[in-house]
Amino acid sequence: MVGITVRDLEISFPLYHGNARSLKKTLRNSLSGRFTHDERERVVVQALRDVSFTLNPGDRLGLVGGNGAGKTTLLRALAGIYEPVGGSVTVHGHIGTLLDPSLGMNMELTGRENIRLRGMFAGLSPSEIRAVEEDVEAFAGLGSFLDLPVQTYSSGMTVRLSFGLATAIMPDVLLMDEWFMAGDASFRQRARKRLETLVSKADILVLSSHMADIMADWCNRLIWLEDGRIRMDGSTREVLEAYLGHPLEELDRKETAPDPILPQPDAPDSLLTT
Ligand SMILES: Nc1ncnc2c1ncn2[C@@H]1O[C@H](COP(=O)(O)OP(=O)(O)OP(=O)(O)O)[C@@H](O)[C@H]1O
Repeated sequence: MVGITVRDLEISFPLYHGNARSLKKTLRNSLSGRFTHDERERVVVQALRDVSFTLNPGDRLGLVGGNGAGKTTLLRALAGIYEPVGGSVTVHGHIGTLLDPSLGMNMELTGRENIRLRGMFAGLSPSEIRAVEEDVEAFAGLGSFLDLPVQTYSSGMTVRLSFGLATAIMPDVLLMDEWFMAGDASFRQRARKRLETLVSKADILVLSSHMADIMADWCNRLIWLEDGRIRMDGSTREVLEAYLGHPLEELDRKETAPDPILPQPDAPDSLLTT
C-alpha cells in the first residue's frame, strides 16, 4: 500500500569555509543550536533533526515554516535526493517530483528525447509514451524547440517542459515545491488547472508553500518546521492559525480572496519569501 514513514530523521550538511575557526566561534554562539561539528571537526548545520511522521493514502500534507526551517530539505529527503545522517525515510509507491525544473532532465538530449526516456523509466508501453509525448507537446507549447537540446532552452522553457512532463505521468506520491506555481500569467492559469487534477488523483501529496490559501485549499494536514524540527503537526486550520498568529476568516471568503499565486502586500513577511 502507498505510504510514507519518517522516523527520527536527521539531515546535516558540512560547511566548508575559508576561516573555519572564526566560523566555529560565531556558530557556537548560535541560539538555534543547529550547528555542531562532525568527527572530522567540520562545522555542520543540522538541516533536519528528530523529524518523525507517517502519511497514508488521502493525506495532503503541507510544510510551513520560515526561511531555512528545513522544508526543501525534507522534500528532497522524501524524494531520495538526500541520504539521512540518522533515522530513516521509507516510501511505498511511485514518486512524482516537482522540486527542481532540471531534476532528472538530461540537458544534452532534446525535449522529446527526455519525454521518451522518462516514459521508459516509468515503465510505460510505447503507445502510452506516445500519448505522454503528445500531451506534453501540447501543454509546453515549445514548437520546434522540442526537437532541440534542452540546454538551448530559456529557464522558462525548461520549467514548461519539466512541469508538463512531471504532471503527465500520474504518481502515487506527489512532492511539490511552491515555486512550480510561478511563471507568467497564462502559464500559471494552465499550470494550476493541471496541478489540481494531479493533486486530486495522487494518493499522497506533500507540498511546501508560503501561500496560506493554497495550503487551506489543498492540504488536510500541516507540519510547521522551525529550526529543522517539527514545531507543530495537526489539521490545516489549527496549524495555519498558530503559524500566522490570527484566525483564518479571511481565507474563508473565497470570492474576495486575492490571487494566491502572487505575494500579497499585507501578508506577513514569512509568507512572502521563498
Ligand atoms: N546544500 C546545503 N549546504 C549547506 N547547508 C544547506 C544546504 N541546503 C540547505 N542547507 C541549510 O539547511 C537549512 C534548511 O534549509 P532548507 O532549504 O531546507 O530550508 P527551507 O525551509 O526550504 O527554506 P526557504 O523557505 O528559505 O526555502 C538551512 O539552514 C540551510 O542553510
